[in-house]
Amino acid sequence: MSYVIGIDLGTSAVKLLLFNKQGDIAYQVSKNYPLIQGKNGYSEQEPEAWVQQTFAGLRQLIQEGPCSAQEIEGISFSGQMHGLVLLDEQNKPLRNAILWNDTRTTEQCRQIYQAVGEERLLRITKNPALEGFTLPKILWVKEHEPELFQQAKTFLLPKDYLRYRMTGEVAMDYSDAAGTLLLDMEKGQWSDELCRIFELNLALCPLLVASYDQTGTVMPEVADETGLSAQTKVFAGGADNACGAVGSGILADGQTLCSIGTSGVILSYEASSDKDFNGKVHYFHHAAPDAYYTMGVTLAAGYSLSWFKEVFGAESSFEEFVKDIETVEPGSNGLLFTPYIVGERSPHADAVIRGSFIGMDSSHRQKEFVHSVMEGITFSLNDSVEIFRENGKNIHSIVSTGGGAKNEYWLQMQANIFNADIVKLSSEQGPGVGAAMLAAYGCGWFATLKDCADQFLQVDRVYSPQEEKVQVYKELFAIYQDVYHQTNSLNERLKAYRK
Ligand SMILES: Nc1ncnc2c1ncn2[C@@H]1O[C@H](COP(=O)(O)OP(=O)(O)O)[C@@H](O)[C@H]1O
Ligand SMILES: O=C(CO)[C@@H](O)[C@H](O)COP(=O)(O)O
Repeated sequence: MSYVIGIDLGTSAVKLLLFNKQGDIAYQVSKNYPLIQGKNGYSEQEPEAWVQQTFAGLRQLIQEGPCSAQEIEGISFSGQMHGLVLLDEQNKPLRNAILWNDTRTTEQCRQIYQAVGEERLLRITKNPALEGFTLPKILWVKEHEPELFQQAKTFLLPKDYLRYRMTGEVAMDYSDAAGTLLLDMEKGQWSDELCRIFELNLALCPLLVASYDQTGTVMPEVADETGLSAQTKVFAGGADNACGAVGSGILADGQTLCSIGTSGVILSYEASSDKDFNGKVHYFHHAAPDAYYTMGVTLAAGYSLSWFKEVFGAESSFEEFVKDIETVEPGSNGLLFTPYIVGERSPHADAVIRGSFIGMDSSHRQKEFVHSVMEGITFSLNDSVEIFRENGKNIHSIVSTGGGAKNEYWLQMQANIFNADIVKLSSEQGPGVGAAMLAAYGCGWFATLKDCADQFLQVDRVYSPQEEKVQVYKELFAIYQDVYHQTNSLNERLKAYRK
């Protein structure tokens, strides 16, 4: 029997999925690592923690899984996007990785607009300068840690560093490179113009490869440490949202994805890179051949719920914590939450805004709070659904994945707020499934990724909108949209008091 492994290097954990040729998940394991939040707005991780936890997961998979190491033909990756891993001459990380949800770079974003101009930046990269993207992080290190920056030989994104540690080969795939703000999207190459403007050596940018390209095999020392075979082929993999799209079958025009992980995204397939959304949504390379995708991002989606649970219900399991919400009506008995707890990206690119509970009442109990957090997250994602609809997309059906898709009640809430059918697949782990599919396709098991999707993906259930609730949510969404405008100046004034 032949197998492939998909490794999803998420923000909260690394998740490993072992698939057989029939597309069944034969074994899965997940290992957590912490976020390092030294200051307000900072978000870092230790690259070594990703490597050690992945190796621990691989050891467990080899020891407890159903196959021998020799039967594993290929491995590929999905990774949290935009995180900066700076490497020295010996390819050793020079500092902790600065992650996608770190918002320290507002000043660098301003400098990028000033130096390049908004229109030119959009023309080259198809994206605006946002705090989370990689180029502002590079400029932050250059400005604030110049001695360290001088030692930098190259930069990678999180999953590329992990892959380098498994193969010894340094490379980055197009879907992740698109999120750096250094890629010329139409030319499909690093922008020498941007490198010149910011006095960055073009050699800092790694070799570009396709997501399904082979980038070596498992190194013998890694094989010894994990139990893998040194013959196993390693494929580049892609950005978690690109892999999530592959692993949810978003492989043709008109298909839409909702993912609620730490962040949340609404993503739409694009056949070309020449549409104009005026920077309102991100526009990136897909992990599938010759394709792109657009997406809106909620910075703290699942993270808003896990933050709330950590503060108010750390001792209970997730299932226990959310179990009473089914008795709460739309509107959470007059309680409204905005999930801006680490700032926001879509539709308000704003690192200063913070979350609110509006309408707190002495009758409210934990269940109303949890319910309103889930509603607020979903309203925020609906902002992105609305941008797509305003730009002429017909959205009648959305595949929903990520940790948030584990809860059936939340899936029904998504159907009612998005006013669209919500499709739940048999695995909610879209990015990991997509990574495994890239390995399967790379190994030549299927002629196309679409053929692989037909074999690997099954619809578990469809949740249809409930008309009465759809109407109530339309009214509530209008109130939700007002909260940003009513609270942004208050947050500007509160900013001085943040640590
Ligand atoms: N049983 C559950 N019900 C609802 N949401 C859940 C449940 N379990 C986890 N989650 C949500 O899923 C999120 C993690 O999703 P995941 O896709 O694993 O994230 P990441 O890829 O960013 O590490 C958590 O932040 C949490 O909000
Ligand atoms: O920044 C983005 C997308 O632009 C995030 O979606 C990250 O890619 C992190 O993903 P998760 O850990 O939430 O899956």
